[in-house]
Amino acid sequence: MSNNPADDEGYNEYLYKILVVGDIGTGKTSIIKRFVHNIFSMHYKSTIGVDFALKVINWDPKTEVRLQLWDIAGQERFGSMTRVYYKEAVGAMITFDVTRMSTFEAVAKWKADIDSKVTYGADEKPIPVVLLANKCDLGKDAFIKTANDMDKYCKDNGFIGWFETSAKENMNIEKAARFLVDHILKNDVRRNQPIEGTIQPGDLNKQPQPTSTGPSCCK
Ligand SMILES: Nc1nc2c(ncn2[C@@H]2O[C@H](COP(=O)(O)OP(=O)(O)OP(=O)(O)O)[C@@H](O)[C@H]2O)c(=O)[nH]1
Repeated sequence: MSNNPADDEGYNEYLYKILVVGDIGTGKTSIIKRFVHNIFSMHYKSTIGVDFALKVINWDPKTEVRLQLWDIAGQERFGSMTRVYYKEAVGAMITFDVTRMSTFEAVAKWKADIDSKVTYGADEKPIPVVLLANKCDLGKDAFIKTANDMDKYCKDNGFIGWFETSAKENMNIEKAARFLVDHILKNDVRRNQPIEGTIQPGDLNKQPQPTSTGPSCCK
């Protein structure tokens, strides 16, 4: 008898490609490093092109979720590579820096970029996207939106929810990621008809349009 849970009948592994995008210096790499390795550094080294990280989540005793996180450089929106990087993604996080309003204004452009370049399922639904208001440890004085404004913004712009996060203080990152994964799993039609092995992101379908905003923030 094997000690490997993957040998159990009914045990499933899911591999999901998740994009992490947003303007330069908004904290994408820091969020991923906090989530995957539980580390943080103030040292800023801009990502060139794309970087990758893998996070394995034991979702429940019968389910392992492997997140392949694609850390895409903030400057890439001005390049032509995003279409290639976005291919087969099933979810995304868009980050902005609460101390720089211009990075919030850029969120709509990132969302439009994703929506125009990646869909899934036969009916080409948009992939679910969660919005991260990062660096909330620095105070939100510069950020004039209220929680109600943000809820409305998410609803109007097709985000499944938003979270105030801090990579520095380890605030809400895991919660936001789990919220996104929960959404992906619930809409993965194969989940309730388990098959052996890994489900490829391109296999997903029946993803409903995001209609409601999720739990928001770290108040
Ligand atoms: N105070 C604070 N600083 C943060 C936080 N997250 C990131 N930073 C800092 O912000 C700077 C930029 O962070 P990165 O994670 O490199 O940002 P990025 O979005 O990956 O940047 P690009 O790769 O250039 O697009 C670094 O100096 C980080 O230490 C946070 O939650 N709070």
